[in-house]
Parts: sequence; C-alpha cells; structure tokens
Amino acid sequence: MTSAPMIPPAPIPLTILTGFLGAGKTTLLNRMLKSPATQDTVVIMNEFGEVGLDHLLVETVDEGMVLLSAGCLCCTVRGDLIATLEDLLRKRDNNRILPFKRVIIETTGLADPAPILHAVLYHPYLSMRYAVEGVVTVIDAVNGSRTLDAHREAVKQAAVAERIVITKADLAQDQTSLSELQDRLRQLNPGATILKADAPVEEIVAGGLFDLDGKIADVAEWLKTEAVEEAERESHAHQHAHHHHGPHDHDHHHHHDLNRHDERIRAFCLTSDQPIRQGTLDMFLDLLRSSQGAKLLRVKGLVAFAEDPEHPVVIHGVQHVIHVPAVLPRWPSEDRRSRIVFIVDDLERETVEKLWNAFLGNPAIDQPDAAALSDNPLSLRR
Ligand SMILES: Nc1nc2c(ncn2[C@@H]2O[C@H](COP(=O)(O)OP(=O)(O)OP(=O)(O)O)[C@@H](O)[C@H]2O)c(=O)[nH]1
Repeated sequence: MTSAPMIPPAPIPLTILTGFLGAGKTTLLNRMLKSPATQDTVVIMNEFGEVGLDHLLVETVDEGMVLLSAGCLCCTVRGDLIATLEDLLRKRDNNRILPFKRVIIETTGLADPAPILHAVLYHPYLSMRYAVEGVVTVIDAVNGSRTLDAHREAVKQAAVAERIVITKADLAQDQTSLSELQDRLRQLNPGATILKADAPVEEIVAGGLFDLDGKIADVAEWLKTEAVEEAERESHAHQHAHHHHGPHDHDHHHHHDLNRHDERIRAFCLTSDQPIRQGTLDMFLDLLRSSQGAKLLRVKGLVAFAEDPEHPVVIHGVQHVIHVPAVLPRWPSEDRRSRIVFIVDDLERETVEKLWNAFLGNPAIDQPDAAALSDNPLSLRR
C-alpha cells in the first residue's frame, strides 16, 4: 500500500433497508426521512416488476433526493446501482448536489441483501467512499413467523441484519406470538439489535460502526460477540436436552418446530488472544471463501494484525467477498482479542474452527496443517 498524499474524505454511511413484501419498509422509511437523524439522506429505491408505485408513496423531503431504478437490485440492476452510487459521488464532489450525509437503499421485498452489500464492498472505489453501516430488516409482527417459514429470502434477510425492526406490533393478536417471534429472531441472528417500529430513528439507522465526524466506532455494538456466544451456549444446552428427552416430549417438539426452517442458519464467534499475521488471515479467509463461499452469509470481525497491533482492522464480508474496509485509529475497548463473527448457512462451526486453528497454528489432534489445507481445500468439505 502506498502512503496517500492527502487525507481521503470520510466515507459516507450507507444503510440497506430490507424486509419481506409488505413488511412495512416504505412506512418506516417515511418516518425515518422526517427525522433530523437522517437529514440530507439520498434514498435509492428499487422496484420489482413493471409498475412501480413505491416511489409515489415516499414523501420526498428534498426534491431530487429520491432516485429510482427498475428491476431487482440484487440481480439485474447491480450495475445500475454501482453507476448510481458513483454518479452521486461525482455530483457531490463537484458541488452539483447537496453534500448528502447518508445513503439508504430500500430493496424489494424478495431481494437477497447480500449481492447489494457485495456491490459496494467489492468495488475498489465505492468501498472507500461509502461505509456500509449495515442492514436493517423489517419484520411484520402479524405475518413474520409464517413468512419466515415459507420464504428463505425472508430468513436470509433476517440473518444478515444488524438491526431488525418489528412492525405492526399494534396488530399482533397476542403478546405470546410476538415474544415467540422475537425469540426466533434472536436465535436466528443473535447479533442483531431488535427494535420496535417506533424506536428512535437514530437507533434504527446508525449502527455505530462509522461516523462522518470521525468519532471512534462502537465496534463492540456492531459485532455483538457476547450475544453470539451466549446464543451458542444456549443452543448447545438445547441440543443436549434434545438427546435426553423422549421422542414424545411435547414442549420440546413445540420449540423444535418453531425453528425448524432456520436450523441451518447459525452464528458463532472465533477469537484469538494473539495478534494474527495479515498474510495468515488473508489466506484463511481466502480459503474459507473459495471452499465455503455461498454458505458464508456474513463474516464480520475486529482483528489485531501482528504487523500493527495498535490499529485494529474491521473485517466485513458477505458470501464470496471478504473485504477490509477500515483500519481503526485505536482499540474501542480494553478487549484486544481478535474476534470474528460468522453467520453461516448449513456450515458447521467445527469446519471453520478447524481451518482457523490450522492457520493460527493452534495445536489439535487429527487436524491438517495450513499447508495441507492450502494444497487440498476440499478436505474441508465434510
Ligand atoms: N398497523 C400498522 N400498519 C403498518 C405498520 N407498518 C406498515 N403498516 C402498513 O402495512 C402496509 C404495507 O406497508 P409498506 O410500508 O408499504 O410495506 P413495504 O414493505 O414497503 O411493501 P413492499 O414495497 O410492497 O414490499 C401499509 O398498509 C402500511 O400502512 C405498523 O407498524 N402498524
């Protein structure tokens, strides 16, 4: 890396707003746009199908602040999204539009947010100029459970979210079904903050990872490793109980059924007390990506590199792409361990852990070393 002659402009926070069809994205967006917290926001809306009405429903705060694209963002218009994001920067840099402070992308209800994250994280220039603050997923309290049962898109949207906003709680039949939905979401994505639709807009939009004013990032809030570890312990306890219960245990079956569609998606956290050599981590992530890419719904981490342990690096990855967007000026807390949270679909923790230990040189019985794994990554597939 060459040393930059001037300080690059602070990256512009970018939020992806997603949620299943009719969950309440546009309603939430309208409320968000009225708040001072989202002043000078550009909204990129995406419409699926030939007749788009959503843009008519968004009450534009500033003329020209709402852009549209037709088609589905996560497939056909990915190129358009990149062009739009570039165009916005050009206009902003040339003072042809207001110096907007945030971008919100509202996806269609059926979109997989991962390719949209890719589009920004993978792009060499966009990834420098935009800071992906995270995914906000809207879940409807009335239909949420049924939608999660029936649509894998909805499960993925919830699994990759930084924040989940539950709408229509006012219409929910009873408190029990609402708390069951919350439990399910917590299990599916223990790292996400679950908010009510009337939560303060600051909490909905800002993940704390990036700040235009250059404040120190609240990475702990973003990573939520403690919540992930707690959920993992609970899941172990649950599996343990499963082995000891008889097949007719009613309570257990109820719980099991509730989550049967989400079982393949899980989150876990790997840590290292010792700083990691950058090349080692790159190889680890590269091998993981090439052997398990599609199963990695999300990888996020805070890592101490042996080369520069004073400046932790934020790792941000989605499926096939693992990107390093930010070197923090200092550690956000006393905890200087490297921590990586994985949100995976149908991938065992052990598979990833084995690779992690091999690369970090942690001894374990019956484990291939890094060189052997590099030669034959397929040995990782169980
Ligand atoms: N009672 C109630 N209704 C809500 C709430 N949030 C959204 N709605 C209603 O739900 C319907 C769908 O809301 P939208 O905001 O259009 O949903 P969307 O996710 O943008 O919909 P699509 O763009 O079609 O995917 C509208 O009639 C809203 O008024 C809520 O918290 N409570």
